[in-house]
Amino acid sequence: MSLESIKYQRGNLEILDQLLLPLQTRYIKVLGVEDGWKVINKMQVRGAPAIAIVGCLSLAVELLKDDSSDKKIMRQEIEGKLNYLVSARPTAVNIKLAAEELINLANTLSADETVSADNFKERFISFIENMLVKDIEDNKAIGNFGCEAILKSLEGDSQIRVLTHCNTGSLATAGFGTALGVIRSLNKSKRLEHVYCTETRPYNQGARLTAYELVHEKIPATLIVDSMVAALMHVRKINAVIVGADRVAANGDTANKIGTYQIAIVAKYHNVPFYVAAPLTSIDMSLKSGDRIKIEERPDKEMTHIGEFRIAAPGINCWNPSFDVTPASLITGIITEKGVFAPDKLHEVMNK
Ligand SMILES: CSC[C@H]1O[C@H](OP(=O)(O)O)[C@H](O)[C@@H]1O
Repeated sequence: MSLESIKYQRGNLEILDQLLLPLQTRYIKVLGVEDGWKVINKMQVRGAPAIAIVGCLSLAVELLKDDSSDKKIMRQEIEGKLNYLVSARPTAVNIKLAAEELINLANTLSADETVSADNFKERFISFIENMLVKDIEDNKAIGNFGCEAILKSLEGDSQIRVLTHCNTGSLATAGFGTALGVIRSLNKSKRLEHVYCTETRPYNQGARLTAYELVHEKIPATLIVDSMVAALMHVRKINAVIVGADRVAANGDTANKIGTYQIAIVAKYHNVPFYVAAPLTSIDMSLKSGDRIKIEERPDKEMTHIGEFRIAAPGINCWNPSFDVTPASLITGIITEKGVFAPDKLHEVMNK
């Protein structure tokens, strides 16, 4: 069982093919940005932070092989390749923000006459490599802040039960995870009684990936079908819902895996606190609210088939949005690496 979604040494990038999990563990070589675009678009690697990291590392691998000595040409090519990578999946903002940062860096290095072409490549590639390290550090901080906030909101030292949706763990990031990172931290605090994870139709990230991570780490967990959330909250005391995010708008509205919105509505009805766990790289302050977030629609086959096995009647129409938007009014707190914030206080964390 491998939980390492990304294997990288300078010049060599491999990703764990998550479409084959949990039954097969197979790594795929990524030789450049075309491979990077394909593995992201096919969801062989997925998860907002992992998409950004793999996309940028695929550029780093390609740039290392580029023996161009003209910085201006390198800068131009970098901008085109980053815009191409951003087009692989439109909803998660992390890769868009990373691309903007890298294009600014390329502009600065290109304009600085004291920087040679080799130095340009070295500094650019090192900047991308640091994304791997920083993502894991951020996730551990998210885990600690989230664990602290959830335990503080409970009386006494009772054990707690949480629910999560989709996959937000080591398989969606460079490691440790966001919402699943909070769950890992709660487990380490010895206060976690049980995790309920939804299967997360249509691509079953919960049943295939989150269940895989929880079983691997012997965290007590139960898999439920997406349509069981209301019934579960009716018969079991759930102390908190913790989900990830693909794009958080400036007002705290959050785009996340399809099904998140209805879980938030059910949680509100049952007075269950609803937390979004996300690094600052998932927050898009350029969007005033969630209704401006572009929602990716994916192929019908992801709904009509499981693998190659057809489960839906031939000829039926399908609607397959990969995400939905949960309004800030349904969100108790947004857990970031800088602390936990009410949705309407995000401007405070972005200026921290
Ligand atoms: C840690 S972000 C994970 C985020 O990404 C997932 O979407 P997908 O599997 O389509 O990449 C889902 O929305 C998760 O919350």
